[in-house]
Amino acid sequence: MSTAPRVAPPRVLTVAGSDSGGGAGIQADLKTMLALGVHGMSVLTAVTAQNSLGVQGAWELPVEAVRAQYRSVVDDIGVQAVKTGMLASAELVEAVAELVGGTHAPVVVDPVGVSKHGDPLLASSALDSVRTKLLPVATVATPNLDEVAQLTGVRVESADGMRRAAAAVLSYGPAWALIKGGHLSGDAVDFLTDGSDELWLRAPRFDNRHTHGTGCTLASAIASGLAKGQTVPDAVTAAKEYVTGAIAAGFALGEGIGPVDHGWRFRADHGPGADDGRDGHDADGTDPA
Ligand SMILES: Nc1ncnc2c1ncn2[C@@H]1O[C@H](COP(=O)(O)OP(=O)(O)O)[C@@H](O)[C@H]1O
Ligand SMILES: Cc1ncc(COP(=O)(O)OP(=O)(O)O)c(N)n1
Repeated sequence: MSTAPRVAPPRVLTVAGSDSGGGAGIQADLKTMLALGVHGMSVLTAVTAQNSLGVQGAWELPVEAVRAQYRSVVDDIGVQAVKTGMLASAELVEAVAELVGGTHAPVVVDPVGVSKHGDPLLASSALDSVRTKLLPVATVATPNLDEVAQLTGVRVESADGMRRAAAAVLSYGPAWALIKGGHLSGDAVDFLTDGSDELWLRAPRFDNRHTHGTGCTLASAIASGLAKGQTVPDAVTAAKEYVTGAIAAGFALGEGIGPVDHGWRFRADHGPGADDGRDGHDADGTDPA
């Protein structure tokens, strides 16, 4: 039986580091893209030896290897959206900023600074390059509150400060800033603005310690929505819903912080708070340990 070739799904490229434990970085990005129905592609910037306990080692790739991967993918296959994550050094930040700045596709910049365990994923000497080279070419920048403080000096202790944080991030030139309130207490509240339109995104906070990879997952989900032609507010709204479900279904792995569940929508009984019957995960998202 002959079948006509399928029309290719939208293509999304992640430029990020590898997490050997599979919860964050390139691995989280590609899983998110699969779950959201786009074709995921990757440009590796660094390799980390990483697990549920932290980052045991990190090695950058040479700039020429990053450039070559990028050109291979973009020049032949093409991209409808790009997401950047761990970029490690000033040299890599500047090379990636130049590459994505010359590509006709929306760019989601997750300015990854430090892992959940406190391990540095970006040299402090690279902060200025993030501010002056990478943020100006971003369609959406998605800093968490630690990254906001590192990049802008603005410290946010409650949702009230998020508007001020967004203004400080926007001053470096991204079209939109999404300030993530995952590190606050209470509801998980994020704030999106382009300086005139504003959107508050609110979800219940799950009392689940297995949240490794939340930021990578959210940024990749936004890029996936943009590649499908959604507006920034629609893509961010859909991405927030996806990451919320993934956090609710996060599961224990290893001795430390387990990953969010990128495949939660594939489970028979999915949804925030649903009990899919796996060991080690309660219906209310609490850690039984
Ligand atoms: N425990 C939680 N329950 C629900 N949502 C959360 C929780 N922790 C983080 N989030 C959400 O996950 C997304 C990523 O945020 P955050 O964890 O702050 O990013 P990062 O991984 O970059 O530190 C945001 O939408 C945030 O509100
Ligand atoms: C290789 C790599 N890239 C990025 C991160 C940070 O990911 P994030 O989604 O912010 O998740 P946490 O580290 O906060 O759990 C990473 N750890 N490794």
